[in-house]
Amino acid sequence: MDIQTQQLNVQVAVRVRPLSNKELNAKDECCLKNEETRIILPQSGKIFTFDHVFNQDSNQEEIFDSCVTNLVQRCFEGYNSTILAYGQTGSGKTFTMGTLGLDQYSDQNEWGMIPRAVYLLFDEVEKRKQELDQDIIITCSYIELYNEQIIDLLNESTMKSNLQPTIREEKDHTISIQNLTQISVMNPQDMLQILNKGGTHRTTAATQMNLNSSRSHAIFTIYFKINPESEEESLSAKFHFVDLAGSERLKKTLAIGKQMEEGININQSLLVLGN
Ligand SMILES: Nc1ncnc2c1ncn2[C@@H]1O[C@H](COP(=O)(O)OP(=O)(O)OP(=O)(O)O)[C@@H](O)[C@H]1O
Repeated sequence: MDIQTQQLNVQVAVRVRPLSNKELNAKDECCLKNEETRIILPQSGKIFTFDHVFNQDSNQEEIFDSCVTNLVQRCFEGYNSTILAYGQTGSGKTFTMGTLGLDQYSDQNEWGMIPRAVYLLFDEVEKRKQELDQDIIITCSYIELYNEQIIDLLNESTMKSNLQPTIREEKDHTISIQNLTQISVMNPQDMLQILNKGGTHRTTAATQMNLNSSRSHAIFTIYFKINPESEEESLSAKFHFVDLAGSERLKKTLAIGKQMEEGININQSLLVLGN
């Protein structure tokens, strides 16, 4: 069943990535089986059920079609959406989300959820402009949360200073980020260039578990404003794509010094999110 038909607020999809070359060379084997929406751990006999389970052979398009397409459509109806990629370091969160943009991938089949969502949403914008004469404004922002600090990945002048955006709770209890760069975008190519550029500023490092490990949580947000000038027909929505840093066992990543401090902050913030 897909997300729209179930109408549930939270859906959980699990993706099992293929074994890496390092794992294949070490003769590692996949330690779980999957059947439709269930993950089975043969050694312990434990079974877990999710809304979607994608095995090693799944591709980006399949995941996008099952989990993201409907959410993009719903933003045009004024619903906010968030996709969180959560998992152990090296499990494929950044790959699945496409947070690094397109520069990393020559093969279009490897495009992650963000580039696919961006193309779909601009197709819909064009359709609505022509067929419904709607006035639609699309903007985006890109931040990372690194060692408990927000860094605006779209503002090079503040990136290395202490003038970073701050989180504020408003009187109506909504949360806002002050001094955040929000760029107005007219087409998918420009938005993906912004994603590429922001992705290059993201903090990454090589660890024993992942040669290009994200050391921060990254949030790419697309803001929709439909007919902003109209009192009756105006709608707004946000789509957050959150690529969380991977949970890590310091014993396995062999992190020391700065990387150990990052690992502790990553694990602590994931624990708070889980709670
Ligand atoms: N489904 C997949 N198919 C092919 N390669 C994949 C897949 N998932 C991940 N990879 C590859 O595995 C490696 C690790 O993936 P990725 O960097 O996305 O992990 P991560 O979960 O974001 O890790 P971290 O939390 O350390 O940042 C990358 O080289 C990526 O290209």
